[in-house]
Amino acid sequence: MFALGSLSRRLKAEHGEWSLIGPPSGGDTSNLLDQNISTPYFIYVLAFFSALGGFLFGYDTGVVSGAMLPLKREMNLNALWQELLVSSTVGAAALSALSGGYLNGWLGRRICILVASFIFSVGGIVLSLAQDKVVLLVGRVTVGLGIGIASMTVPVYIAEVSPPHMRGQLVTINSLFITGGQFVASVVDGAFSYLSRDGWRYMLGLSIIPAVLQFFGFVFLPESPRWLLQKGRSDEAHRVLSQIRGNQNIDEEYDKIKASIEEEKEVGAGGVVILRILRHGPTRRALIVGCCLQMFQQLSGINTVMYYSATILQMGGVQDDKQAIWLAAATSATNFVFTLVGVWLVEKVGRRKLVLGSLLGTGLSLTLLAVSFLLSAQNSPPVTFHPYDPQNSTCRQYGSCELCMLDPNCGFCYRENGTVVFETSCVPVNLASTDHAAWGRCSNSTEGSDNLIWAYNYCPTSYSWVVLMGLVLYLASFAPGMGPMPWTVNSEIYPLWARSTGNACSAAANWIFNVLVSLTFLHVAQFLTYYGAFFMYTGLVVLALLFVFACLPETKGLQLEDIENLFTGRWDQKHRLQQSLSAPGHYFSFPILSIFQSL
Ligand SMILES: O[C@H]1[C@H](O)[C@@H](O)[C@H](O)[C@@H](O)[C@H]1O
Repeated sequence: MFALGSLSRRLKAEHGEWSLIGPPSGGDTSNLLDQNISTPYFIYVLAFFSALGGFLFGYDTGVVSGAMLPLKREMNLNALWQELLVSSTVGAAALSALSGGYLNGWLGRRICILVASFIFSVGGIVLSLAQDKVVLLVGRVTVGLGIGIASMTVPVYIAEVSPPHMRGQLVTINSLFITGGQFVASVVDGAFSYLSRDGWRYMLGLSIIPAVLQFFGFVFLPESPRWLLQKGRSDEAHRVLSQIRGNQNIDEEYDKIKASIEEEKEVGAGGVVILRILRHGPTRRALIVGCCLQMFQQLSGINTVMYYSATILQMGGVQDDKQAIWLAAATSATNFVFTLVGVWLVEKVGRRKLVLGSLLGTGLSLTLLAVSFLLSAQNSPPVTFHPYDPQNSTCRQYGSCELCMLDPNCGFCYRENGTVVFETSCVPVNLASTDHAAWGRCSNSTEGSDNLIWAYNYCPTSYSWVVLMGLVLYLASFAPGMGPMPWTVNSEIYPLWARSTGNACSAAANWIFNVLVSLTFLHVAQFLTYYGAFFMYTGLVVLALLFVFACLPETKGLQLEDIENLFTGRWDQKHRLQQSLSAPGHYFSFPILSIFQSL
């Protein structure tokens, strides 16, 4: 308490208050948004320690792909165990995000963040000390439980402590920490991949450091004043609000929160919260918007790009394992850098335009990826060499690399001279390790010897640069908008009584679709081919675009207590005018909304 309290006091004494340059455009014009609003540094301290939860979310989901390479070798993991170690975390996150809603309302945001960082630390210790795969699985499920709680609590906490004019930016910083965590994880993976033994212990265990840091930080940080007020702890709420707003007058903000809690008691009291949300029109519509945004975020294919970037790049012609790890690091660096653009833009252009622009770019770059895969498929090298197949496998029947590569039991074995591919065959993969063929010349060759190459899950192609360009464009479009905005918008659109449950449901939707998309990607690719899969994602992005265009209101600059009104029909002329001026294309202007409003 003393350490952070005195830190914030010292910062204030040394630097005075931090002033925004100019007023935020549009939105509520109450005093809360007046020009020259000053922001005490303490809010940054709060945002930083909270967003460590986002960092851990990103680190623990990102680190596993690189850790899997040494783990596979040292623990002799078959495909099922690899799959289990990757998806158990995401599955556990879905479950704990759901239960996190109840914990959030009952114990408060602060205690939930403390619980999450404690769980992260325990998970990190278990993983770094694991002696067998079952313990590894326990560790992965443990960190998943932490991720789920953190993913739904942190944005809510940041939104509730932030002043309205910079709430979007501060919540988006949490998403920046997610992609930052993924980037750091990929660099750590790259660095420790050179160790001949136990590299994975460092990769998986290093998350203990931010987890412990967050835990001790939150021992000293305050609870959300909105949650305190809801629990009737008014004095404490008043004290915390004035502490986090520095020397500003908080009376208006405090009274508004209090009044809205009183008002909410009518709709928000009694019975199971999710049923009350569903029965009450405005919260039901907010929940639909929140869950669909999270669903569409995952259906845009971000995690196929993140998890399979190495494979996608291999398809684009990159063959070396280490090179693939570092290129995957470059992918997550791109995701991180472009999330920064989102942090910068969110309070300038608002959430709605950012999401629409992002979806447009994402759709175009997915089309580019699909077309480059289509071109690679059409120019796929034919099979020219047919060795005797002792297993009489299905691989014999394929006439081109494309068809051979799409069968998970087969791989493409060939010689290369410069850009010329020759003596090509399609042979069964070694079931114990996909790095080799089951028999024949590609079964024991070291990579590249005799110009002999074993391509599993990809084909040699001369369209690598188009694939690479598609990938970079995809991330540059996705990362500023569709990456962070679903988290940001969800932290804002529910009234206090529905906030924990609303965020729990939408975060769970995110995790469930995350598992679904990443587990099905290879099967979808097998069924529809790679270009088919990317055309399918393009179609889903078009649906997302229509949905967002019709249903997502602009929340920029409004106080949390005012946002529920965006989902009711009760919106007086003045606010309507302000909204349509500040956010042309606001959903009230569209006829399609009348359908949505009757939902
Ligand atoms: O917002 C995040 C971010 O975009 C990550 O890169 C992605 O892996 C997550 O699934 C998503 O929720």
